[in-house]
Amino acid sequence: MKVVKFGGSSLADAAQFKKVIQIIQADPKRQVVVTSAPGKRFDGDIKVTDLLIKYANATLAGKKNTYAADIFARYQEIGTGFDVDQAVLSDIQAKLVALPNKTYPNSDYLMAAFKAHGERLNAELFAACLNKLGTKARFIDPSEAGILLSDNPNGASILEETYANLAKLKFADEKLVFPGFFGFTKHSDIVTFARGGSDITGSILARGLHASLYENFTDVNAIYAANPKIVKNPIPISKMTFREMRELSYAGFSVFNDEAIIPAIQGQVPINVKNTNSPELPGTLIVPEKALSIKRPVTGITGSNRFAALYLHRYLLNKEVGFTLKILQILYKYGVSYEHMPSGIDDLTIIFDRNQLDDDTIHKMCHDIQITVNPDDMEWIDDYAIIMVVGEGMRARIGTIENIIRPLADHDIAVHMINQGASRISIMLGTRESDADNAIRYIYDNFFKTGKSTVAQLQASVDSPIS
Ligand SMILES: Nc1ncnc2c1ncn2[C@@H]1O[C@H](COP(=O)(O)OP(=O)(O)O)[C@@H](O)[C@H]1O
Ligand SMILES: N[C@@H](CC(=O)OP(=O)(O)O)C(=O)O
Repeated sequence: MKVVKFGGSSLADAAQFKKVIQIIQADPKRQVVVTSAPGKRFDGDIKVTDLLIKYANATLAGKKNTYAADIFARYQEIGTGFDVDQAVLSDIQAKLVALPNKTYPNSDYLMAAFKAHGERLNAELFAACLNKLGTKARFIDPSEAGILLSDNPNGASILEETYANLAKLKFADEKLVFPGFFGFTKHSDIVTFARGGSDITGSILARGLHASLYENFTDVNAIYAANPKIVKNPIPISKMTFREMRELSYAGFSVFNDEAIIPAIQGQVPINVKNTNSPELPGTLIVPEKALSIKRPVTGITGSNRFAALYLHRYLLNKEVGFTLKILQILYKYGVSYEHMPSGIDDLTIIFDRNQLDDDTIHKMCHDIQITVNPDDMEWIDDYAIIMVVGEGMRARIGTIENIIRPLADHDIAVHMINQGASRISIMLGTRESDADNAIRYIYDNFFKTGKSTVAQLQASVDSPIS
């Protein structure tokens, strides 16, 4: 049995729905389907999830608005394309209109419940369309399946008992259609994963239902060695390891959510990223480490601007017992987690995910650190990007770092931080945000376009799975 997830781009309108239904009908093993909310149909279009966020914000501000009608129009266009029963569309409309009238524990839960309806209504509609075209399908509500999440309304994580609940789910001769992105707390409130979280639902189901494969359909032919929006015509990656994908998605390969890899690893379910618009292509296969022996030094290069850093300098910092502890206690007090903390003898840089910090928290946290540890120098750096160069092959190779740094030096790109060794399969660099895209291009060119290696050679340097 395969779990098949379709992203918002694959379900954006009736024409995309038709392609998805053909894909499901082409393989009887595609039994469990996960849907996202309708995504962008063209450049400049608005995803239904973003419309729902506007709808929630307008509701919270007590403003009259037409978002329910705008959102319903998206579902109506799809439903009409399949001639689904009017009752199905009326139900979708009624649920959208009713959202502001429900009670929620607080505004964060209201936001989560609004957002979740993008996937919930799309899954209901998708099941109706499948039935209309003669494929028996059933919508499964996450509460019915026992998908239990933590009490963090817009960034929830899975509770382990979900897997025991999923094991009890009965399969008949029908497709099960699950909405991605959300689940329920133990108090029966709707909560969502972080953005892009429908990938996580697919991965949880693949683990919990013991799928042989998790197919993740999107709008690109493969995962490429660099983001195609940054590097022109990057080479596709035919196979990669779970660990490589985890590191690459963490720092910018948005094609697959970085948390989504974890249930697949725990269940050892391979993932196949494929294109809804060209399903005959093999896509990218993501497999356990033991199943792949990689000879190429670098598999992918990525970067992200979502970071910020706090630089601290104090002489003899290395000798002071408890220096880092005092700082961590301050972070704890403000509920802030850090991403990385490279240090030298007198220097420490703490790198944060900028999305979790507002200006007021930064100000208070820095003030507390200033008076508690009294550094000789301290600087908050908002203009901070992280570049990650990832490859299982770099474990066994000397000189990879030189091939990363040299092209940057040749093009006068300053490197603020290098972190090598903490992970054996990646090297992390800190740069200015404005340098990040060029840094990725120069490093990519140095590894993949040297003239020494053709695309065919690079592809051939990946062994076939050995188990
Ligand atoms: N290395 C990469 N390879 C392929 N796509 C990438 C990569 N890095 C970023 N992307 C982007 O990820 C997008 C697909 O992810 P997403 O928009 O979330 O799709 P979906 O709507 O199917 O979930 C691609 O269109 C591409 O722009
Ligand atoms: N619809 C949600 C969740 C999601 O995963 O979407 P997509 O599969 O289109 O990336 C979002 O936009 O964040």
